[in-house]
Amino acid sequence: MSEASPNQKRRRGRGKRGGRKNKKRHLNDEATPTTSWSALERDWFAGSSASSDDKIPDPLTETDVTDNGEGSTRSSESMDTLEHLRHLWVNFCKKRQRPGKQSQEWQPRPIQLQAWSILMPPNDASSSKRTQTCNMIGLSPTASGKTLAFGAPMVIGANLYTMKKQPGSTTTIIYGIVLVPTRELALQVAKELEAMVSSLPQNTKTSGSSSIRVLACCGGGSQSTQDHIDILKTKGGQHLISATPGRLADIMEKLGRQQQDKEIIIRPRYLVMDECDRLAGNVDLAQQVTAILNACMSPDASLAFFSATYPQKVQETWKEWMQLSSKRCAMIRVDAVSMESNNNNKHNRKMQKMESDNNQQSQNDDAAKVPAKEGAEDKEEPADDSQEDDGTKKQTTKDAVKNDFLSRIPAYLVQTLHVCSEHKKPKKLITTLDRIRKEEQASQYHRQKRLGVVFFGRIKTLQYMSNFLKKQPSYNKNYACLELHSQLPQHMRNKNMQTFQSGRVTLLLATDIAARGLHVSNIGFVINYDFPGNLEQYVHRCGRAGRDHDPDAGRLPPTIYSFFTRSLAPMAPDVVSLLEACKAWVDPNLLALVNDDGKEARSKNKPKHDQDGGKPASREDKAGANEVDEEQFSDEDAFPELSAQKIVLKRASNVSDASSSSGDDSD
Ligand SMILES: Nc1ncnc2c1ncn2[C@@H]1O[C@H](COP(=O)(O)OP(=O)(O)OP(=O)(O)O)[C@@H](O)[C@H]1O
Repeated sequence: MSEASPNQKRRRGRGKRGGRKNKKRHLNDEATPTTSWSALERDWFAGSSASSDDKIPDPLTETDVTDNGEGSTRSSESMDTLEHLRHLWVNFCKKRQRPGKQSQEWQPRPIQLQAWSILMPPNDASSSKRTQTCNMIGLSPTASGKTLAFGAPMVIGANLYTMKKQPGSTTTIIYGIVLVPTRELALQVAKELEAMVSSLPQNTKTSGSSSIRVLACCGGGSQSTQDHIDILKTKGGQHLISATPGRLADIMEKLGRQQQDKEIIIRPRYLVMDECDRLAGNVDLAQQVTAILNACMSPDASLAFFSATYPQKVQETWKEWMQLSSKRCAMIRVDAVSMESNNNNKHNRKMQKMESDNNQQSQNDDAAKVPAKEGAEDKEEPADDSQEDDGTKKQTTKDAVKNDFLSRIPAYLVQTLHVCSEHKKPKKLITTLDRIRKEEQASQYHRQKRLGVVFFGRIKTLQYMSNFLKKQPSYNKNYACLELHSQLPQHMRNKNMQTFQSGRVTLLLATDIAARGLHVSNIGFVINYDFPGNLEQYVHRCGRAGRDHDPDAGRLPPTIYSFFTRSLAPMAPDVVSLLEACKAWVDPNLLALVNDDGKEARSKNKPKHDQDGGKPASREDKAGANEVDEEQFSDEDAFPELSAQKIVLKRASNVSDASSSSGDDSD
């Protein structure tokens, strides 16, 4: 364990003063031979909880933890709770175990140990007060198991609560709520919660898990708000809800108007916000979350915020939300990237200018996409980070980077970023895809094509490139793709996701709707066709690849390909810092952009004519013509069909350039 931070020391000291005993219950190793319970025994509940008379600290009090999961913040345990967790863990592991894999590989992850120690319901089975004493903020890398971290306490809490309930009661109680920014994620989290519910012990005093129900509540599908209310009413029991904020706010509003006989009680013990920086960073979503919290916050409820990133800009909103609860809050941070920043004034000036430009642009975009009040249920995050309502597009000043939390990008991901001119991106996409497929063919471990996601900033560009790929002679063989963005009807979004997950089509062209939370196990590569507007989004996009990567399987490493254009030069220093922090290869042309706005790059490479012939079609093209061409592939020799696309390529450039004010994803 690394040396304890001052906050940690303070917290430990406080716990001792609180006078709680630091008891440990030993788990039955024999019953669980294949899981690392020793780690649980060592770390779990090893800390001290705050005494009830402790002053409520600043909600953002920090506890740093290292990879071994130490630094727990509370001591409390119960045979019931542990027993439940043991069952859930073993059964859940069994379900998720891939053939040929040893169950020993499933060890509780640091964020799970921490979340369980903080959020698990207290232990005394006879206690009528089954409330946990702490809120938490859990920051941990992508694919680090955050869903199980917040899901297990919620599911176990609901089961323990069920055991105490009067038999025969038909009232529906909403026991836990998970809010997420997209519909796809709401459906996925609901599935995970269902898997956890079905992993609970079945031989408890009551009917075990049978009366805990999980419901995904989001718009766009065949179920209306009233349908969701009817499902809740007719089923009864404890409900765990995974929802987009818009739909849940609508349900609550409607219930408030309809309900006379209290058939449905919304008094959640757990209010979890997954991808919480996204929920807080978008004005519409944040308003809906605030409304939900105000409506159903109770002294019993625990708040839990989770994400892989935590930008400064959302801190105030998080604080406000946390302050709705009287409980203290622990912030758990696992594996942050530390980025050295070497400020220079010129860079800062450029950043300030860029931000003010972006704010202006963002306000313009907002004006075009203010959603109608009606149908608010369907609102989700905007697909393009650059369209955020808070004017945070490309908000990457050095100071922000220094204070933001970015979780480590998993080391097994190879990051390949090339500086590239805008008008060459279509061609570069083709060459990159061809290269990926060639590498797969050459590898003995890839009998099937790997799945890949190509991210776009704008729906128009996405659609344009989808058509562009369709026009390629070898479309079916090499470039067959699906689309995922907010202008597609939900049934198409679901269908495309299913087809992609099944591997029938291996390429998904997506906006940032697919950037967060989605777990598709065999995504082998991500291509940032449009580099995201900020590093948080980059971290989340990267996290879609290689989520169940097995380093010993001999397969190609999951790889992130990013096309970085000259117009993003003000972001370059931060991107270099991030790549260096990840020990990734840094394109010399990117360094040149950092060092002297690309002058160095220009001098090294004699100015050349636009390779597509003729004059550059736009200002961007002009810059690109002078810029080092990153392409190490000899595109036109290798892919003669591209020569025929010259005019199309220029139009593609125009689409990317001109689309900033139209065709935005207003979901
Ligand atoms: N302790 C564990 N050991 C191994 N795999 C785990 C463990 N816990 C969860 N997993 C698996 O890891 C995968 C990723 O988990 P999950 O989707 O919860 O990640 P996440 O941290 O929420 O990622 P993101 O930030 O991208 O949303 C899932 O398939 C999950 O079943």
